[in-house]
Amino acid sequence: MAAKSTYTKMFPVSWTELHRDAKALAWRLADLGPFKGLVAITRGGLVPAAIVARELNVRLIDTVCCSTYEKTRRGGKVEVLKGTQAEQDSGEDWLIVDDLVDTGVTAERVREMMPKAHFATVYAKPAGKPMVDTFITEVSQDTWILFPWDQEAVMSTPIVELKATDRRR
Ligand SMILES: O=P(O)(O)OC[C@H]1O[C@H](OP(=O)(O)OP(=O)(O)O)[C@H](O)[C@@H]1O
Ligand SMILES: Nc1nc2[nH]cnc2c(=O)[nH]1
Ligand SMILES: [Mg+2]
Repeated sequence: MAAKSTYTKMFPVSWTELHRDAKALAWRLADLGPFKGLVAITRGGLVPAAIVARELNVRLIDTVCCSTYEKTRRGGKVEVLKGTQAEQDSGEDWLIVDDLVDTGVTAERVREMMPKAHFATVYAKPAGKPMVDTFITEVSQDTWILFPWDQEAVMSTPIVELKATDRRR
């Protein structure tokens, strides 16, 4: 069981950056295909999978629906809510796409279902890197990647007010 991960820094990703990085992943994968189909790991893999599928002209797309019990403590148990037809051939010639690999427990669970598939993520942390075949950007283990679908625009505090708060501390 992986230890509880503590995240000390944030890595916000905009829609534009996510699109750019997912296309970069598609460039890497284009040389490895052609793939029979693509399996997106829900929910984070859905948007990157849509971009990669379009760039690779893949139209057979399935999902593996995963739920990790513990939102904060990474490395917990991964429940598979729905499997995929790709398991029939152990994932041979199938491409698995997720947004990121952190501790690797999700990738490990899905790899058990499809050991012959090519596993690709847009982002990877050191602990999960060995579990994936292709990724684009590595971030440190203590960094939380904040995806555009998890962000909203809020008013920021003026610097003078931040300084006044610091002085009162
Ligand atoms: O390597 P791990 O420690 O397993 O972390 C990586 C997984 O965590 C996130 O999914 P999450 O479980 O948060 O669910 P979601 O994709 O539905 O948001 C992410 O989309 C990966 O699937
Ligand atoms: N959004 C997001 N989900 C995660 N699940 C595991 N690690 C992460 C992360 O860094 N960002
Ligand atoms: Mg996920």
